[in-house]
Amino acid sequence: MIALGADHGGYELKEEIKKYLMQKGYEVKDFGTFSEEPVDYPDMAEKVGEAIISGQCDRGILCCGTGIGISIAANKIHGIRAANCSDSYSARMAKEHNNANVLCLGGRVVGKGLAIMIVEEWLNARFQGERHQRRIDKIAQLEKKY
Ligand SMILES: O=C(CO)[C@H](O)[C@H](O)[C@H](O)COP(=O)(O)O
Repeated sequence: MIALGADHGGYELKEEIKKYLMQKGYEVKDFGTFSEEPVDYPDMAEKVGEAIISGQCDRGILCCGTGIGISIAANKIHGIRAANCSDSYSARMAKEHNNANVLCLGGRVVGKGLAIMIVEEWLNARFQGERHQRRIDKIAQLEKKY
């Protein structure tokens, strides 16, 4: 199950991604927002992050204007590894090396076509483990330490 979330700056892109994922047969849970009425991105990041940490969803996609604010907020939740990507190479590496469980996109940065390519790349990539697992374990240690 893929959790989706956006603020007003990412709303339109989130809707496009949702449509695409549903057409492809992915199960999605949309945590909003559901209009272009301004909302605060940390609230949407929390909903999606919580859904992943609780096991309700196994990964998530978050959109705000740039993808920056919502990724910063999501990364405050222990266990969330959110990657803000504007290109498909970074999206693949975010999964293969960082095992990112949240992909962030900027609705005011990337167009629909590129965003879909980025989403596909991230969904189809596989975590490569080994040395990357050691580094992710160190990230988890940082969460405990600070
Ligand atoms: O957090 C952001 C920037 O890092 C997002 O792009 C937000 O969507 C943006 O800041 C919202 O801005 P607005 O002027 O309130 O629409």
